[in-house]
Amino acid sequence: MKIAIFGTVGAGKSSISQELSERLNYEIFPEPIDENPYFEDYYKDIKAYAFRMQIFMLTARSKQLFAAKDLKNKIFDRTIIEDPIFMNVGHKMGNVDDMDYKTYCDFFQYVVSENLKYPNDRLKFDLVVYLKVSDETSIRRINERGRSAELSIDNEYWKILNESYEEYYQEHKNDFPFLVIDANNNNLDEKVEEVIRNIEKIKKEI
Ligand SMILES: Nc1ncnc2c1ncn2[C@@H]1O[C@H](COP(=O)(O)OP(=O)(O)OP(=O)(O)O)[C@@H](O)[C@H]1O
Repeated sequence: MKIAIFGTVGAGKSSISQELSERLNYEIFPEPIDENPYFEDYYKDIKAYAFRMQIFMLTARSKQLFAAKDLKNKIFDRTIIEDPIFMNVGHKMGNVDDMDYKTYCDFFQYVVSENLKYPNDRLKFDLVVYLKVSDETSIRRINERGRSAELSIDNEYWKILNESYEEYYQEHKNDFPFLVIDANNNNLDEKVEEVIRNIEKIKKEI
């Protein structure tokens, strides 16, 4: 079973991924944040670092998909399908110009996606759990967690990111097996149980 956890920053992906991994004994592939050399600089100057950050992210997530390819059961704490959402925010906010945005989108579509589809589709998930939160929840959790780089940026960024996540979902809801969860509540058990119920249902259908 290949599970993707999908959602904006502060949606609670890490906690739910961790808990699911423990309860189901599935291997977890976390967000590659600790080893990200662009993380701090990106938040200081998005215009200068957007492209480099995206190339790093696409590479890190492709590596994860490659490392996971022979594992039967796995959980991805965010996946490569979400990275273009960040580039889209950069473009919307004027941090990425039209030409760079087009180059990135073409690269993603014709190089990244195409190569991940063959010989067997690494972009195929059994379940994509969309942890949907309000702007208020996302921003509150980012503030509570207090990662200094993230605190340096205007709240407008988090609002546009959340809006872009929802736009992505509306556009692609028939392309992936989405399960949408209201992740505003802090009851982890409730959310995890809802995901597990769905996993059990899918297992029966396979
Ligand atoms: N493609 C990307 N472009 C720019 N920034 C990215 C990208 N992918 C991840 N990030 C950044 O990496 C950081 C880690 O992501 P995030 O905080 O969502 O992970 P998390 O802590 O696991 O999430 P959650 O709060 O849902 O558990 C965030 O600051 C996020 O904005």
